[in-house]
Formats: sequence, C-alpha cells, structure tokens
Amino acid sequence: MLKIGSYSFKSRLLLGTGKYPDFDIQKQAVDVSDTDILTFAVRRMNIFEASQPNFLEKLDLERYTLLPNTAGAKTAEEAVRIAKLAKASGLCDMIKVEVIGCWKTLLPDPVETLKATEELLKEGFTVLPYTSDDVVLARKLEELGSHAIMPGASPIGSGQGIINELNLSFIIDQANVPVIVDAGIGSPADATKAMELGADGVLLNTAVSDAKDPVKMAHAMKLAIEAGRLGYEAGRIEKKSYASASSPTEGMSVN
Ligand SMILES: CC(=O)[C@@H](O)[C@H](O)COP(=O)(O)O
Repeated sequence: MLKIGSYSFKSRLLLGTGKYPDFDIQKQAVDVSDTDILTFAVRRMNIFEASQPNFLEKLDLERYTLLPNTAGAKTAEEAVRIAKLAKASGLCDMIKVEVIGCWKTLLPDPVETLKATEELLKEGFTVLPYTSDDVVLARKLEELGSHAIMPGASPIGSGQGIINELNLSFIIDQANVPVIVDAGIGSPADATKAMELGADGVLLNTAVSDAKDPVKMAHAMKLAIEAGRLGYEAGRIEKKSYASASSPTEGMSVN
C-alpha cells in the first residue's frame, strides 16, 4: 500500500493525463495502467465553465483520486492561488506543488517551492512538492511537513530516465515520507530502477502519452513498477568482484 497523508493506494503508479493522441487512447491507457491517482494541471481544467471541453471527460473519475497540480505557476503565490482554486471547486485536498523556475529545463524553483509548500501546509492541504534531485532541499521539504517528496529523475518530458541515481538514493534513504519519482521517466526499465532504489512510487506522463502505443506502454509501466517494488522488497544480492558458482560443488564428490 502507498500511504500519502490520510490516503492509501493500491497502485504505486501515478499517471499524468495530458498529451495523449486522443481521449479514447487516454482512457484505455489509464484503464490498463491500473493507477489509483491521476494528476492534471488545474489551469487546463475549465473548472467553473461547464460548457468548455473537459479533457478528463472520458474517464470514470469515480475510480481515481485526482491529484491536481499547479503546473504553470512561476511563483509561490500563483501556486497557492491555483491550489485554492482546485480545492474550492470540490477536488480533494491533495496538491502536487509544481513551481517552475526555468522554462527551458522546466526545473522547479526551489525557493518558491519551499514557500508554496509551507503556505499550503498551513492551509491544511496534503502537499506533494515536485522538486529537483537536491538532497538538502528534499530534507527541508520534509521538515516543513510535506506528505510526500517528488524528486525528478530528469527534466519533465525529456525521457532521459534517472540522471543522478546517487542523489535519488540519498533522498530515498533519508526520507520518512513517501518518495515518488516524478518526471523524466522514459522507459519501463527507468521506472523499475526507481522502484528498485526504494522509491515508494513513480509519477509519469510523457513516456506513456508519447509512446508509439500508449496503451501497451501504460501496461508495461504498471508491470515495471510492480516488478521493481517486488525486487526491492525481495532484496537484491550483493555485487561481488569475482565469480561465485551458481551450482556449488562443495561437499559433493566431483572430479
Ligand atoms: C503530468 C505531470 O505532473 C508532469 O509535470 C510530470 O512531471 C510528468 O513528467 P513526464 O512527462 O516527464 O513523465
């Protein structure tokens, strides 16, 4: 079970809802992924305008917990405003804080992320900040009271996979709240790697939405995350410098 604040989830895959070729493919991919949590940018929702197209319209929203995110925010103030708008429109009190500090790399602004997180925690939100793989910043976000930490594997939409495995494992080792690896996952192997490192979950979008076959890739990601988690729980073997026979001959009379 993945526990975030007062919420519990069966699946450890958090899926984004944007960029799919069409809404039918989006629905099929979401269904087959078996995710419990769907994230979406609040600014893309026409929350107060029912006549506008709704990009979640094909999805059976009863089945999922919706995790609104503050994508598009450049400052803490904007992120807080977006989060409040989401809550006021009846969405759950969970919020993924995303404050972008650089539009070329889409890397988060650490100072504004801290400020927004602090403010939203004071307001009673369940807060999941998206952060870089900075170990100290991750610790500070946890100390503020964040309910989960979401370090990026690599820049959003880059599909580069895990750039700094060491930092990610430091973040995972020091954390006492769930660590969800968010952004930059390119393939099922990347997702498995994150889970094998001990991440509690993976949030991804582009690797599925932009795949040649998004539905098949959503299925692959589900299996990859399950496999990575199982492998982590099972405990991998130590790496040795030298060989060690797989069929030991010790105690056997062999020539
Ligand atoms: C959907 C969402 O929240 C993105 O901002 C997220 O970070 C996913 O990134 P990828 O598209 O790289 O998986």
